[in-house]
Amino acid sequence: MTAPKVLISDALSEAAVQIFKDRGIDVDFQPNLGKDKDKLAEIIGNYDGLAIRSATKATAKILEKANRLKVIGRAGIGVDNVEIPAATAKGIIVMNTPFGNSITTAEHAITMMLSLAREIPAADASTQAGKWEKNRFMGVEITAKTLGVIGCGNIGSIVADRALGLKMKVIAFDPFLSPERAKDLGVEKVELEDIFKRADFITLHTPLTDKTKNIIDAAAIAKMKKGVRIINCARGGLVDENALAEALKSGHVAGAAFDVFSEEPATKNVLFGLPNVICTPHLGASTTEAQENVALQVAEQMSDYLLTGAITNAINFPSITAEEAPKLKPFIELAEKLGSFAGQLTETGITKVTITYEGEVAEMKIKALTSAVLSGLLRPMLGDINVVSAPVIAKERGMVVDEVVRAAESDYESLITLTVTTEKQERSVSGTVYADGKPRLVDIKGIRVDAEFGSSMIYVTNEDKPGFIGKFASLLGDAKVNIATFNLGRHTEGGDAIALVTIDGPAPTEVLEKVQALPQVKQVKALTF
Ligand SMILES: NC(=O)C1=CN([C@@H]2O[C@H](COP(=O)(O)OP(=O)(O)OC[C@H]3O[C@@H](n4cnc5c(N)ncnc54)[C@H](O)[C@@H]3O)[C@@H](O)[C@H]2O)C=CC1
Ligand SMILES: O=C(O)C(=O)COP(=O)(O)O
Repeated sequence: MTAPKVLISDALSEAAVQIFKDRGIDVDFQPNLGKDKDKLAEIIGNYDGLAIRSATKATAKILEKANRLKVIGRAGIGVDNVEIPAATAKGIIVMNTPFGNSITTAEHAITMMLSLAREIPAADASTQAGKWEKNRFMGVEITAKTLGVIGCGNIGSIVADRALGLKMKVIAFDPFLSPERAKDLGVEKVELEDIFKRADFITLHTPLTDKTKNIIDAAAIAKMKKGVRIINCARGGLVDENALAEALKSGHVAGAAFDVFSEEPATKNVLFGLPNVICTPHLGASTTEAQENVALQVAEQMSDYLLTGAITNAINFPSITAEEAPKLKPFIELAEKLGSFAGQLTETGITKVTITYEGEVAEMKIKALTSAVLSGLLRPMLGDINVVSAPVIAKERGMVVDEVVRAAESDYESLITLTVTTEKQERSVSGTVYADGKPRLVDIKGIRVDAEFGSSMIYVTNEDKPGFIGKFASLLGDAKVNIATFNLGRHTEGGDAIALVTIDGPAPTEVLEKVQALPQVKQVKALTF
């Protein structure tokens, strides 16, 4: 196997380069490349992995060219610079490091809050300019003041904890914050309106979504206490900067400290130069400790995936540990092939898919296996589908996907049964993996078989009547089609039967037509795996 190749296109710590090298991965470290989207588009096709921070924009246009790319690793938290649907559609795993820089970012928010309270940057500039303006700067105490935290997840809760240590009263708005967690944190869970009405300082720690965009706008600011101070170390766009600028000018808002902006890099902004505004250039995660944490973590995660298939912290796929990955691999192959078998036989719209996992396989990562079944199933109909995109597409198409997990009831240690319901019929197919690691088909529509998946196969359903097998084999022989394996099965004597043969090379259409014309034959289909 040639070594996978990774491009680091942002200013990650050198620690990442070393990890990739130590793991036997070829690595190109070009810390400024991410800012040059044309250059990135030009070379992205050469890489299996892309490691980034926030400067690289992995847009659909760039990903279009990323034909080898298997994984994007974000050394940090926010993945809003990656077009996840485009990555998912191409089967690219997107992973982040959800905790590596949270303490550092929380500390930045607290630093911003204290700097605002005492106007440190302006006081510093004035003093160093030789002005000694002792009477110009009159700060506020934070002890006993109310801090409103909007978004109390990883970073918000660290901010809350530090603020409590500074003797503030902390109130938090987060629809996903449970009352128990709020109690453990020592914060009062409130509604957004209460934050606006009660807080002396407001700090934002949510992702930027349709719901959170402009969560602080002119109407929200109007409800706030006069003299409120606002801190944003989460994402630009959470606060309407124009509305805030007006409120700063009128004095309704006493100060704002921003690390993130609606447009970045922010070389100009309405907030710049206004009274008591403090700005930093997206430095929330910029400490040696955090950068080392996220670089090491992302490099390890990406290496694990590229070398072993283990998945950690993926935004668009379930996690698979390094221990699980090798055990899961043959079952992923089985799942995908069972899906493909059913998909190639299905000609009408699928309404429901039921996947039953029995025995040992039921203990494995079912979500990953289901994704594999769905990708195999949908690919014959929809083409460009992969394990990452399949569940999203199945959902978009309104398919009901049921997973059933149960103890072994059959002779097999592990059995996966896929039942596909269409508007016209229901079809089931089962498979297992033997000790040799190869996937096998063991049941088709209730008929027992024992067949490997060959790269080219012919599947026939027929009536169990004498004469069929001889004629079928002769038709193949006459057309110089070599049979590699031949599997037969039937329900009952004289009842429904199937033949599944693996042939060398593709199945010629004329042969398929002649087989279809045999009196016992109901359906013939060429299958490829
Ligand atoms: N300035 C910087 O350099 C950095 C910024 N960040 C940003 O900080 C933000 C928070 O990160 P984490 O705490 O790690 O994320 P998280 O996912 O742990 O927490 C986000 C919280 O926001 C809550 N939330 C979602 N929608 C909400 C809504 N409509 N109203 C109120 N709360 C809502 C969620 O329930 C969750 O608890 C992210 O936007 C991230 O990108 C993260 C690291 C560094
Ligand atoms: O981790 C995050 O979400 C951040 O915003 C940090 O961004 P950065 O890696 O410093 O460009």
